[in-house]
Amino acid sequence: MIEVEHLHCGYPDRKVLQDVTLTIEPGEFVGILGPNGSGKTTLVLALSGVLPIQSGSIRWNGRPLQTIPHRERARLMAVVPQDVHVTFPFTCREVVAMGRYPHQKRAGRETPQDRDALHRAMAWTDTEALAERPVTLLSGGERQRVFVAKALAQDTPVLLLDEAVSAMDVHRKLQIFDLLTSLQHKEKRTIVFVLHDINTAAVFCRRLVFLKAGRIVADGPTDHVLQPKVLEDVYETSALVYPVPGRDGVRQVFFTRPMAGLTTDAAMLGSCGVIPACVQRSQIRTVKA
Ligand SMILES: Nc1ncnc2c1ncn2[C@@H]1O[C@H](COP(=O)(O)OP(=O)(O)OP(=O)(O)O)[C@@H](O)[C@H]1O
Repeated sequence: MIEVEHLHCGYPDRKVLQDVTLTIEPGEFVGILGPNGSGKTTLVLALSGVLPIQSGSIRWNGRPLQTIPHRERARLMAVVPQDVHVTFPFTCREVVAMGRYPHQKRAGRETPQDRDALHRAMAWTDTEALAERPVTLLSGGERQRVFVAKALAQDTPVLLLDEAVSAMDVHRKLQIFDLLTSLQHKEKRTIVFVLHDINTAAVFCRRLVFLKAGRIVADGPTDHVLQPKVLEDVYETSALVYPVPGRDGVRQVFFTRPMAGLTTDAAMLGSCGVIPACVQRSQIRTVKA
């Protein structure tokens, strides 16, 4: 369990997170969302112990995070960062193998267990064909797959992913989310995923946490939190939320901009011919023109 209490955290010249309190239970799949600069990456850095806490606390299974040695932390949680800069042309296999370092007595000395974890992670992410290629020469989406594989090779109960699939095409993105969902269900892994793609979060994350200006402004089960009022407060943009037929409890979101002379989002979207057939007239909210 991860318990964050009254956390204040940021950078020497900038306070970012303010009074953040949240508890993440084992086996949860949580989406962290919010506008640019709202503090999502800062929260990931704080949860992983990279960024010092200014005040408040973060506990992992009851232990203050700062008291857990680095190697032990790396066996508890794997992080896929937002920006992955690699300048040395390691092969993809070597990059994925780095995920095993926290488990090795001497870094780089592989055991059969390491090799199993590595092969499994590369098979799960469909990165075997990339194994001998230099990571510096991959496309953005391919590189992200390799770094997801590295995190999976780390074989941790908790995965923190920060915009980890942002460069992937829709097929690859859904493969990774299906994989994470399966790990959540079968192995009770905890997944904390920072993303901007609300509609993907709406399908896969059972809980959503919205940050705005460093504070949590909404936190709860996806079907409770995914409301036009919440989205409009967070993103300052009109929002339509509609249920997906045949997918119990799953909703999708349209963000819209009112146009001159039109009084409803329905009129605007209708005029563009983009209202999906599944949106019922009664579900469309009137907004100010
Ligand atoms: N190293 C740093 N030093 C000073 N300020 C920083 C640093 N890194 C980030 N910030 C600032 O902290 C705030 C929060 O940044 P953060 O990266 O957590 O936002 P975010 O919600 O992840 O944004 P995005 O959606 O754009 O990735 C921003 O105002 C950002 O400019």
